[in-house]
Amino acid sequence: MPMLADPSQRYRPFKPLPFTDRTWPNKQHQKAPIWLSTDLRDGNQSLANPMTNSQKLRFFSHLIKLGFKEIEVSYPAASESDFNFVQDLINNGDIPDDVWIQVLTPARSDLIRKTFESLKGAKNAIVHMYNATSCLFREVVFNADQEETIRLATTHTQLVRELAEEYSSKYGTNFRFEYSPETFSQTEPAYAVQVCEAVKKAWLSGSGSTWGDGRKEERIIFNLPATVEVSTPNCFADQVEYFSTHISEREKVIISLHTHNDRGCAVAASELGILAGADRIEGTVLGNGERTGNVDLVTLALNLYSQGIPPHLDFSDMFSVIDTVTECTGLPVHPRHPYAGELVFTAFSGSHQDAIKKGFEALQKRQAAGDVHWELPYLPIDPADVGCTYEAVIRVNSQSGKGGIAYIVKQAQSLDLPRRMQIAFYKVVQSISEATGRELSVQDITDALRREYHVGGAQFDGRIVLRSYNLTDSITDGTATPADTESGPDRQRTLTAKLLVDGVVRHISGTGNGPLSAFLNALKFGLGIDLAIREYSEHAIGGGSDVKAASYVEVIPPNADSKDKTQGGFWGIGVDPDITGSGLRAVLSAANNSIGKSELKGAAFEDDEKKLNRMQ
Ligand SMILES: CC(=O)SCCNC(=O)CCNC(=O)[C@H](O)C(C)(C)COP(=O)(O)OP(=O)(O)OC[C@H]1O[C@@H](n2cnc3c(N)ncnc32)[C@H](O)[C@@H]1OP(=O)(O)O
Ligand SMILES: CC(C)C(=O)C(=O)O
Ligand SMILES: [Mg+2]
Repeated sequence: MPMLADPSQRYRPFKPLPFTDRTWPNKQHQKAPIWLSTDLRDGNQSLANPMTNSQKLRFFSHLIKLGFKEIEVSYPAASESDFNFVQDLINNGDIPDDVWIQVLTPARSDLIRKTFESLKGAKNAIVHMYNATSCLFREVVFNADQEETIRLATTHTQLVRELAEEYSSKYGTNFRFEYSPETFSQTEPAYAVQVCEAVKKAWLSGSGSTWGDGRKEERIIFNLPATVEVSTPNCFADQVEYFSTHISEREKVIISLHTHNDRGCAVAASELGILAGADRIEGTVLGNGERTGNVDLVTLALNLYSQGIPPHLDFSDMFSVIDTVTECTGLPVHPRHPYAGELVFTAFSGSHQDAIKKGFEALQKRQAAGDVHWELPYLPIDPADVGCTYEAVIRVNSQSGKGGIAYIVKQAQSLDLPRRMQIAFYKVVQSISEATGRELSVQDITDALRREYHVGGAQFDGRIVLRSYNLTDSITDGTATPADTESGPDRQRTLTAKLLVDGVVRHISGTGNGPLSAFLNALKFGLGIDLAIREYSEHAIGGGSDVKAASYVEVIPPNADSKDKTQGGFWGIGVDPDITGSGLRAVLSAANNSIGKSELKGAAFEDDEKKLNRMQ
């Protein structure tokens, strides 16, 4: 082969059809097409290790479960096992009455006869015959001119017709006919129409039957393959619209598309092809097939779904789809595969996570107000619609931000951290993530939160633990009665708390105008821990009799500037069935973080439990 300075010059550009009357660009999808799965034929023929009979049966049953009504089950003339699979399906009663099986045959009489034999006893069958029509195939593969290629198609169509009539009267089978001008997208468009006109005429000229009279279930199917994808999807759409507007008796014809993904545009080509007039789509579930695959029906169907159009295929349990496809084909699913990949609903990066978290909060409010529509940053569909849990949505590594981490904490523990506390905890998680150099699991983050804020069990306790407390009211000036001061400025609260401090029981006591200030005073005078509250918030967790309170507090040393929030304080979390208890626990959690390893004030108020504890 002569060498060229620029090897790309060895390729010729695709010549678009000079078609100016196109209408497809102004159209929108209105309804789902008729779907045909060719997983068991085109998908199977492309596998290094074709499926076994039991794998095919498993796949077939799954296709039925997903809602397919037309399934290409085999190329029966290829081998005994392909032939037997069709017979087994029929004889074992595996085909529901409303499902049409389809079988492929080339335009060769011996193979057509064999194909019909495989259909003995079927209730509904589509016989699919193909021959390539492009100039390259005519010249290189068949050594046939245009006329001879048409003759190949029509004589074998007549044979299919004769056999269909014979088998129909012998076995009561309902037959339909599909013809594919293989390599359609590389065939001269006017010639492709000419071939199909001749095939239609041959099919409709059969003896005495009313087949093809326009009833939906009997219309001839012209399947237009992009056997090899050679153009941009708009050029393919033009070819489809040209065919759809030039074939005669359009009402007697179903136009089907069969796209391959050589340029990575099979989904786009099929979508535009539907706008251009196609009624039916052939493809495979998750896109297995020759070379780069057939068009992926999961993507096509869920693209429609995301536009509010019911696809009439049920992908609500995507995990079972993935299991079936991977176990039957032996091929993995790419983690970024649209709708099905392990990572497609997952955000690692901080700004995506932040937007998703805010999106969920906004969505909840809209839903509460009765708005059913899904609209959420970065997530085109609700992951739950394909059986994914929200746990997969946000995952944490060193690219993550506070929003994502706060989302996980909220999902896993129902704790809605205040914004500045999110920033503080983000730093904790970030340092773990950088130190380990790996993604952090929900468990990692939950444990980090428990360790950092001493919540969630004895193993996470800090140096000081609240055992019990008692709160009493008192009045400062002695003139008011308790009833006058229930919420007045004169009201004083005295708190006595029983604590475990470094394993030793202590009682401390303090007074303030509320439980938290009383507790802070008790900590100051009892243990020498002198702190002031800079930020406090709380919310309920759960409802009914199980409701709990969660409190968040930031404490600072008393001499710190309480307004200068750039000076980080110490955060704490408290969870308790009682709102006062959760506040006290939050203060203690923050106090634990503030003391580090420093020495605490003397052993005032020790009681007998001290001795007991020391003895243990
Ligand atoms: C685009 C597609 O996916 S088409 C489907 C392709 N799938 C398969 O091929 C899988 C199953 N195929 C097979 O098992 C085998 O090819 C068989 C059993 C069908 C035929 O095997 P063989 O008889 O050994 O022939 P082989 O596969 O070499 O076929 C090539 C012959 O068929 C002819 N041929 C190819 N396609 C067609 C067609 N659609 N219609 C008529 N003849 C055809 C070729 O011109 C060639 O003829 P020649 O021998 O006179 O040169
Ligand atoms: C047999 C035909 C429809 C085919 O698989 C193709 O052209 O890709
Ligand atoms: Mg194909």
